Amino acid sequence: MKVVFASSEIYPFAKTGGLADISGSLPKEIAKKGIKVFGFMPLYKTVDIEKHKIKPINVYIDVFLNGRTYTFEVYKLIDNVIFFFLKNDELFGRDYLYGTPEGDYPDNDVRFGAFSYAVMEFIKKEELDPDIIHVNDWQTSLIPVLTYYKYNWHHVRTVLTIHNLAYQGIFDKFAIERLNLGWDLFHMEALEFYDKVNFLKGGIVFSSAITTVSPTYAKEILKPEYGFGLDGLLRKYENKLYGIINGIDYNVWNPETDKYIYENYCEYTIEKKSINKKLFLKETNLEGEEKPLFIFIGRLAQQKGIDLIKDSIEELSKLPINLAILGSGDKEYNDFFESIKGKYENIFIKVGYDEPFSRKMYAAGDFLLMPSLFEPCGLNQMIAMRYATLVVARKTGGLNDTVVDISQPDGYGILFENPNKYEFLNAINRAIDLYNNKQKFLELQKRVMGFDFSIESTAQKYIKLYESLKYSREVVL
Ligand SMILES: Nc1ncnc2c1ncn2[C@@H]1O[C@H](COP(=O)(O)OP(=O)(O)O[C@H]2O[C@H](CO)[C@@H](O)[C@H](O)[C@H]2O)[C@@H](O)[C@H]1O
Repeated sequence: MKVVFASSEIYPFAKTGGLADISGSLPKEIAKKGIKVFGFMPLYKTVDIEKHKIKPINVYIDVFLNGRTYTFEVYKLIDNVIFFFLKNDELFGRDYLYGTPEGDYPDNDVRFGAFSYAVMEFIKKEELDPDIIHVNDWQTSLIPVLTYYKYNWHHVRTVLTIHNLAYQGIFDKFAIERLNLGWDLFHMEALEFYDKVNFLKGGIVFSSAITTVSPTYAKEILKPEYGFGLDGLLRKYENKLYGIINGIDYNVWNPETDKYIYENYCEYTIEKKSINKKLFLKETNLEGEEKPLFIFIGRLAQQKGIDLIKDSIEELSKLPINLAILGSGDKEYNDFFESIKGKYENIFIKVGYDEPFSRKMYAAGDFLLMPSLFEPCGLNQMIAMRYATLVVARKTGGLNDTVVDISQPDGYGILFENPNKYEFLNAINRAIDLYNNKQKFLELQKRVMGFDFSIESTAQKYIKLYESLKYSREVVL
């Protein structure tokens, strides 16, 4: 079987969030099972081609759209997956992937539309002849539309994975003309969305199967509260929608070998985790090793429940805890956290994106906070548990599928139901109580470290899905 896997970000080449992690680990894991996988990504200016040994292969792809020609130069990296990077500096030679902190690049439709066409043209030119084309989120959602409607490759099955329904790629209706799509696609059953063009909607309609990244989120997005205007459409296509939980790469996230943390440890040397805490507190000028250390790592976006943290900051500053926050994102939140930096003795804040530092936090923390309003899957909680950091999270999406509250038999985390300040602070107080029960806390730390949230079982499920689609069998996951 041959699979083309297209994504706008793939770890370690380019990353703004969890999409990159999965796009890095899933194709590799699928390839390990003997499937030929070709990965595709735009070659951004920020990709370090020297470091990753990405080389040009002297192949050029011309794409005609927006009234002109865009030429992509193809670069390649051979791993167990063959990665192709498509380079067009006018479109992708910019400082950011999707936009500046002030907002999205206005020509994102042309950027990712041209990339999608370039992937199709390359597949054709090089006769890759895939059985499956697997795309991710709105940026590559035009590919199933092109596969079915423009290129008429009806023998090729397409899979769209929705990592986050909040981002849909919505543009003015003349994107239809800019992208040579044809006005016959501009209707309610195809790309039209309130008189605009919606890329993700195109992917949902035209793909052979849709997956989202946890079973709970697959159910939630059928409801208006979580559907971002697409719940009706998703209900229509419910029979091709599957929830497959993400996993993490246990080689990338491993406290035993992680070279960025202060001191390596494993289940049997868990006491060394406290060295990480001690040195982290020292580095961040936080005091009180005996107090539980809560960490938050993530994009500063409404989705992540940042308002709960923001609105509770005074209360948090008075609790017998330390709190470390690392994140960057929407300007409003960046500005807020910058403005309170150093204001509270027990709260450390770093606004920015810093993977090595995030690793130190996972290793040092006692509890990870994830008060998300919605969470398609969430990787942080899996990483945290791998580093023996217990999770305090809102009961939603993938958090509901990976964390069991301590009030349940065999529970190992803390969940709260409603996203309000009262329930959030109550959850933190329950965590403090748990922390003070030293024996139970240690027992749970050891337990969560041993869990298997690896990408391997995720890959097995995707392979089953690919096979069912290829042989047009009923999908049983
Ligand atoms: N400032 C910072 N510095 C360093 N590292 C940072 C960071 N901010 C975030 N990260 C890292 O980025 C990743 C975040 O992954 P998530 O899956 O939790 O979130 P995201 O919302 O981006 O992904 C979306 O896609 C994924 C993948 O499907 C879903 O799990 C998720 O629910 C969905 O919202 C983690 O590896 C985290 O450590």
